[in-house]
Order: sequence, then structure tokens, then C-alpha cells
Amino acid sequence: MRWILTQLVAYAGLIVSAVEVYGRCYRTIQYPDSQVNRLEITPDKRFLAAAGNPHIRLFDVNSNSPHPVISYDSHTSNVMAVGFQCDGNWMYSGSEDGTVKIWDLRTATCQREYESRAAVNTVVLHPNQKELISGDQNGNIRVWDLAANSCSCELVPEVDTAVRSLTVMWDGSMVVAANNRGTCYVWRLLKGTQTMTYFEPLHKLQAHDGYILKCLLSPEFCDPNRYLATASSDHTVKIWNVDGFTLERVLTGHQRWVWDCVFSVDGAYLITASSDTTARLWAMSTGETIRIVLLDLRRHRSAARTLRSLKYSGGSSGKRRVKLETRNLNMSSMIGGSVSVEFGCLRKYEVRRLSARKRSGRMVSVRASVASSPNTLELSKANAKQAEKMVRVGVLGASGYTGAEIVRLLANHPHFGITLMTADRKAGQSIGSVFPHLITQELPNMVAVKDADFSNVDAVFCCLPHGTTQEIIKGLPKGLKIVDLSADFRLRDINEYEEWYGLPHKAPELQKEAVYGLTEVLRGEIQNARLVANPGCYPTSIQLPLIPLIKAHLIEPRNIIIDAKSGVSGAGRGAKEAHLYTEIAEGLHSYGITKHRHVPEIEQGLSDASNSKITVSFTPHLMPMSRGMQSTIYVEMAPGVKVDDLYEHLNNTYQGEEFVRLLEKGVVPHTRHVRGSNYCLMNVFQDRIPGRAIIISVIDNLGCSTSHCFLRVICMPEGRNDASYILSM
Ligand SMILES: NC(=O)C1=CN([C@@H]2O[C@H](COP(=O)(O)OP(=O)(O)OC[C@H]3O[C@@H](n4cnc5c(N)ncnc54)[C@H](OP(=O)(O)O)[C@@H]3O)[C@@H](O)[C@H]2O)C=CC1
Ligand SMILES: CC(=O)N[C@@H](CCC(=O)OP(=O)(O)O)C(=O)O
Repeated sequence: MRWILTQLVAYAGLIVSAVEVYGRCYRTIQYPDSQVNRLEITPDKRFLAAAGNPHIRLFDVNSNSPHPVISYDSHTSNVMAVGFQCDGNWMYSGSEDGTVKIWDLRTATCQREYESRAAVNTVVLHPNQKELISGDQNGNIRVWDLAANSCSCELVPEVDTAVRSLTVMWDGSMVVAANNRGTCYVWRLLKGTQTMTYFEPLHKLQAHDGYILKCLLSPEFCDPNRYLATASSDHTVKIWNVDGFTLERVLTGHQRWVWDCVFSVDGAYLITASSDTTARLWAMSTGETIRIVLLDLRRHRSAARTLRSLKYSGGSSGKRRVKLETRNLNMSSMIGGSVSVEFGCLRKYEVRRLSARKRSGRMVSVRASVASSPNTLELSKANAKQAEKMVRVGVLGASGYTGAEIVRLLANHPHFGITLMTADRKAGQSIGSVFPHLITQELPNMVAVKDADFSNVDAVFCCLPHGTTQEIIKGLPKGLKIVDLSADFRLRDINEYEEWYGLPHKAPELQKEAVYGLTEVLRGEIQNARLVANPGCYPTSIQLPLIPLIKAHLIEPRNIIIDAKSGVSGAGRGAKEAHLYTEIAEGLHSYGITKHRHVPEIEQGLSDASNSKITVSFTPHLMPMSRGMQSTIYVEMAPGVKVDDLYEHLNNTYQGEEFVRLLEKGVVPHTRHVRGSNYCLMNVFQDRIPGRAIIISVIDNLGCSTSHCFLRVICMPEGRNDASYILSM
């Protein structure tokens, strides 16, 4: 038997590696400008579709050309689902942009588009080839009747619980939807009178405690036995007997989330793919692992999202089966998300005959190429515990104020493990000895940046002083996702950086790819960025209220006056005379008047919002408090605009945002109310001078700004609070 594993890596760079069962990668295809979420092979096995962001690209399976044959370009966000009509005449896709599309394969034109109104996570084609079924992030399942060209049915099994995966029985008799709460909903599919297919509720199955990332019904050749496989974030895959939905087996062995699974054509095997960087082949008869393939992620440690999906390209598509062409178990691969394993497709009788004749040979071949286990096994005990988590994080500058804050927020997080921490003067020390509140955490000791090993790191928080950061980031492995807390990559114009920071820019090339990490404003761009420049504390508190008001032309872009105050921790932990207790306590003072380094950052963000150059008067003050920040902003309203309009607009803008809150009218935000939190609280008041308004915005400089783009998402409510979402941020 020969398998092909195809592996996709989520971030820029490598995407598809095809791996034979012998463990040898025989082809790698680059998809340099996006992550890849899903792969699928055409029914004729000639082309591989890779769903990225926001495009889908088709590669010739049998060619060595690194270039796609064609690109499908009209989605505007991550494409999460892709598949083909059984004759390969058209392709369907579903995207986080909230649409399901149908494409003419040859001309790459979008023939139809259906609005789902929420990010689409999964789409399947009914075996009748006439209905698409989609599942979305808000928990809706919709049936799109292709003949009527409309949505013929809408089901909401659990409100606001993301539908992660859908699967239809090969004969079109049943559909299963799996969700983020570990629940499967099963419907019997009946021929409808008004609509093509009628969904009759059949069963509700609490399959896992964690998320179900993939559910899959067994193929035709498995009959009369029928199984449902569910792959979960709890590291297991469960096999359910569809007859009564009793638990048949629990497949244990993966060390991290299991993203995908696929049955062999005869249903005798299951292949699973996990973020532990392995794919496993399981015998359905015993539930044992026959083979583990280590997917080569050495260069792509950041790709926890990598091993998303396995798919089996052979077999039937219901009654209208795809052309069956191979006699032995050759596979034309396909994938979804990241990994695809493929067996060839055989007629039913051929499978039976072959499995009887060749099974032993197949087993030998499989056993012979068991791969070694991942590097995580070599880690120390503390590290190993952290490395088991979904995303492995390195904190550079963990002995500083912001670094410690990130360690505090991540140390007990279910999906994030801290596998590396660095310090400068404190290199060699434990985090508990520097910050005793972290003494109970099992974390690795801090090391100097030059001694850091990034082989078990997926993402890095760089909490180093500005000026030191550019060169350090330049030297980091290219596959890492980086959130830089310093100011070193915030200014697009490097001349401005040099002018305001008085330093030469040492990584102009990297500057071009850096994305400014103000989540509420630039979430889409941040999702695709490798290097995110976390906003400064003052700019965070100022831009969050002003950007929406400027964009909506509710305030004048001139005469903006900002009076801002910061706690002393804003200056970092390094010893400076100006920050001694005796210099700070019992008084306040202004600093950086007209020349504070945050001015160009604030003006950059506001100018982008207005599409014209905005200048501001900004004066920061140091307050005798350890943490907290207030910006009091005086603005001129546009003609005819009232304070209530500003209020309503901010209210609407931030309604869906967890961490930005507009207080009740008249309520004054206090820095004490946000201490230790991620929140930005704001309010808007009428000035006594007609036509002017006063905006007050408070944050915790160490909480809100430190953690702005990344941690805000980590702390998102259920549904978005998962590592895959964060890695795609
Ligand atoms: N404080 C705040 O409110 C905010 C700060 N920021 C930015 O975040 C970054 C970190 O700030 P903060 O945590 O306050 O700073 P700290 O001074 O508290 O910490 C700096 C960290 O960097 C390490 N470090 C210092 N110099 C070097 C060097 N040359 N090479 C390698 N490591 C070094 C220090 O190690 P050691 O302790 O061993 O010397 C320490 O771990 C800064 O760029 C800051 O501008 C961003 C948002 C808010
Ligand atoms: C009190 C104090 O000194 N604050 C710092 C800013 C702190 C901050 O968070 O700015 P960055 O994110 O750019 O480091 C200052 O005024 O320079």
C-alpha cells in the first residue's frame, strides 16, 4: 500500500508536503502568501485545491511546477471549506467572510454566492449533488437548494455554538453536525415535498467534553457496519456505531488536538491528524495504532494550525459515484485544512478481494515505516507539560513588567503552554525568583536570547526594549508568529521611526510585513500577519475612541487635544532616577511635551482613519500610581453632530467587542475599574463650549495595551476562545 500524506502549513511559506507512507516527503508546494486551511482533490485526481486566505488555488498533482494552475479570488477572508461536484464540473467553497460560493472550475469565476451572515466553518455536498449544506460560527446549518438557487432550510441546533463539521451518509440517508460543545446532532434525511430534502431529528449525542473538530460517517464499502468518527480537542477520536449511536471505541494516543480523520475506502482503517505533528493510521477492528507518521514541521513550529485535516479522495459520492480507476491502493491525495491521506478508490467487490489478498502486505508496509515521536518528548518535565498545549509560546523579556504580565495570563491557559522565556540580566533565574507571584507555575528557567532554543515554540511575545527588538526579531526562525510589544515595528515610515526614536531602523524589510495590532480596528489584517506590532499604551487608549468617530466623520480632524496620564509601570522595570519613589510620589508631572514618541503612532492611526493627515496636541503625565492610564480627549464635533450621536456611534461600533466598553451615559471611567484587566472603558461628555465634546478613555497600561492584539483574543468568550482562532489572528 502506498499512502500520500499531504501536509499544509498555516503560515507563509511551505504549504503542501506530500509524504509517502514510507515517511518520505516527496513534494512540497509553496503557498507563500497565506495560511492554508483546507485541501481537496478533484474527482479525476488531477488537481489539488488549497483553500487559503482569501483565495483558493488549484495545483496540478502530477506536475512539478510550484505555481498554481488557477486561482479563485473573490472571497474576502479565510476559506474554510472546499469541495467538488462529483463530475468535477464545479467547485464549492465556504469562508469566514460569511459566504458559500460555487465556482466554474476552468474560468475561476464565481457562479453563485449564498450569504450565511456568519463565518462559514464547514460545507458538504449532498450526494444528490443538488444541495449544499453549510455550518457556521453562529451555530446555523443552512441547506442551499442549487436548483431553486436559494436557502431551503435553516436549522439551529444550539444557538451561538459554532458548527465545526458536517458529514452526510454516502447514500444520503443521514447528516451529522458536530459543534464546539462536543455535541453531535443527527438528522434522518427524507425526500421532502416542498424542499428537496427534509431533515427529521434522529439523535443528539454528547460525544466529547472538548470541541469536536471533525465528524465523519463511514464510507459505502464499510456497510453493513456504519460508523461515525468524531475527532476532538480532548486528544481522542471516538468511533460510534450508527446503529443506536453506541460508543464502539476510543482511539487514544495523540498528544494534542485531533483536527481531522478519514476512513480508508473499505472502512478498515482510520487516519487521523493532530497538532502533535503526527498522523496516525488506526485499525478499525482493534482500535490500535498501526502506524504513526511524523509530519515534518521542523521549519514550521508555528503551525499548530497546520495539521488540520485529512481526507480520503477515493470512494463514492453517494449514488453517483466518481470514476473508479485504480486497482491497488494508490491514493490521489486530498486534504482539508492541512493534511490529507489518500487511498485509491475501488469498486466494492475489488476492495473486498484486495483486502483479503493484500492485507498482510499492506500491514507490513505500514508497520515498517513508523516514524519517531515528536521532539516534545525530549523536553524537561516542566517543559513537556507546557509543550502539550495547543500553542507553544516563547516570551522574550519575561523578567520585565509586560513579559511577566503575559506569563501570568498564559501560565494557566488551557491552550497555551510557555516553553521558552528569556531575560537579560536575570538570565538563568527562575521566573518565581524574579516575580514570586509566579512561583507555583511549572515553567522553564529564563535564558539569554542568544541561548534560546525555538524548536518547541509556535509563537513569540517579544517584550524587549525598543531599539533592541528589530535585530532580535530579524534573527528569529521564519516560521514563528511574533507579537512585538515594543515600538520597533509600529511606524510604517522608517524615517519617522528614526526621527522620533533617534535610532536607525535595523529591519526595514521586516517593517514592510509588520501589521499594527489594534485588534478592534485591524482584526482582518492581523489574522494574516506573521509579525504583529502591538500598539503603544497611550495610542491604544486614544485610538479606540477616536478612530470610529473620525471614520464616521462625526468629529473634525483638527484641534484634537489629548491630555493623558500613566502609571509608572509604563516606563518598564529598569532603574531610572526619574522613576524613584521620591520623584514620583505625592505629585504628578508632564513629560515629553510636544515630542513624545507616541505622537507619530497616534497620528498614523488617526490619519489612516480619515484618509488625510491629522496632527494632535498630546501631553502625557506621570501619575503616582503603579498601573493605569487615562486619556482625556477634547474634540470638535462636525457641524450638526451632537454628543448623543458620538455616543450612539461608539455604542454601535463596540457592541460586539468584548474588551471595549462604553459606559452608561454620564458615568465617568476610572483607572481603578480596569486595573489588571484587558478592558478599555470610555465615555463621551458634552463640553460647556458648544460644538465640543470630551472623551475619557481608561485602560490598564500593562493589561490592555500589553496584551492588546493577542491576549484580547485569548480571553474571548466561548466560540472564539480557542487556539486555532488565535493562531489565525
Ligand atoms: N510597560 C508598559 O506599560 C508597556 C510597555 N510596552 C513595551 O514593551 C516592551 C517591554 O516593556 P517592559 O516590560 O515595560 O520593560 P522592562 O524594562 O520591564 O523589561 C524589559 C525586558 O527585556 C529584557 N532586556 C532588556 N534589555 C535587553 C537586551 N538588550 N537584550 C535582551 N533582553 C533585554 C529585560 O531583561 P532583564 O530584566 O533580565 O534585564 C526584561 O526582561 C518595551 O518595548 C515597552 O516599550 C508596551 C506596552 C505597555
Ligand atoms: C510612563 C512611561 O514612561 N510610559 C512610556 C510609554 C509606555 C508604553 O507602554 O509605551 P510603549 O508601548 O511604546 O513602550 C513612555 O512615555 O515612553
